Amino acid sequence: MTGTFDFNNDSHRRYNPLTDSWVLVSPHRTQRPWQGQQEKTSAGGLPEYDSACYLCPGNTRATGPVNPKYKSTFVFVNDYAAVKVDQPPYEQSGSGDDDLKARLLHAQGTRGTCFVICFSPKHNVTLPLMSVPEIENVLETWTALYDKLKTETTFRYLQIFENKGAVMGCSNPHPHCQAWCIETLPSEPAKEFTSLRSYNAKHGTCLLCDYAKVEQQDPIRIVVQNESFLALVPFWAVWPFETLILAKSHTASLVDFSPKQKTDLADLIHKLTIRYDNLFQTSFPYSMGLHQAPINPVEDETQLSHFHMHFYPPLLRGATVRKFLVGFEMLGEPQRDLTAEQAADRIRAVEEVHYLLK
Ligand SMILES: O=C1CCN([C@@H]2O[C@H](COP(=O)(O)O)[C@@H](O)[C@H]2O)C(=O)N1
Ligand SMILES: [Zn+2]
Repeated sequence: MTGTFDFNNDSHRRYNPLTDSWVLVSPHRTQRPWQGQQEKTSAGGLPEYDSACYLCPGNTRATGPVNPKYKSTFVFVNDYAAVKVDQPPYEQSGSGDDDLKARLLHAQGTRGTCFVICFSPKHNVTLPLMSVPEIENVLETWTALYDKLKTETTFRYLQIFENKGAVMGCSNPHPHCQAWCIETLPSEPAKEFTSLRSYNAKHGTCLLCDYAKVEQQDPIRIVVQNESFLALVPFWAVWPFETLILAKSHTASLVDFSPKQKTDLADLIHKLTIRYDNLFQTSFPYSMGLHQAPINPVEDETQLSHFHMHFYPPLLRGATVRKFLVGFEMLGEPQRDLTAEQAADRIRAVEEVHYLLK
């Protein structure tokens, strides 16, 4: 076969150096027909207060506690936490000793605390429909929780994440996120630290600092940026419209941000989520999360940490067609049709004013 390889037409794989994994890219098949599942779009028209909502101010939650009549953000310990704060310790060595059971069946007890963080007393807003100062207030709440846990607990890691939209399993439309504080380092951050550490050992620099430089040299995947942060579709993105918010400077965690960086992060989250909603004129579902220094870091983890946020949105072609990571993607490796560059073009092309506020 002659001719030159075409990233927009020839099948290829892309390597994710953060997680040491590959994604298969099939740009030639973006026009294939879809007769599969259609997602229901969010009906919209929610009330500003819902007397049946477990998260609304003044309401009684499922297990009895009564929410205060909060006026801004509200943090409470999850009534159905995924980890227990107090239980007997358990560590079964996964060592290679000659006991096959010990070698192969490795488990460890893990304790922790889960928090729910309401972004606003209003039941019917989302981050793109809040103001930048209100989002800054959410960042302040995240920072205060991180700082409090850093000083008060010996637990290792705090994972702040938001599941937005029913299609992401979000159990309640009231604007909120979760924060799980656990005594072990979860697999995803652990994978990233392994990659950050080996890259730093090999090159003497930070992988994410270098990646931010590469993307700024040829901004075909950057969707929006400001003085302190970049929002881009990573070269190795898996989800169709997956994005990464990356600090332009090597900053380890929320508590290390200057006031300017905090304002800029709120600004960029606002700009990115407005564009997301404008993409298909719907409240754009996603799971997003912060990756930053552990609250109780060991060894070189603080120096290796470079604050970033991952947005994993499921929608593929419009408000009702989602991508499924199934089949070859479970047994082989993730696969995408739309390239990262085409997705970035689409996100850049939408208006910056939210479609509901025009
Ligand atoms: O009364 C309640 C309802 C929901 N929750 C908690 O709120 C969380 C809602 O988060 P998700 O929408 O991401 O599922 C969920 O983890 C659920 O356990 C309470 O803690 N108390
Ligand atoms: Zn509510």
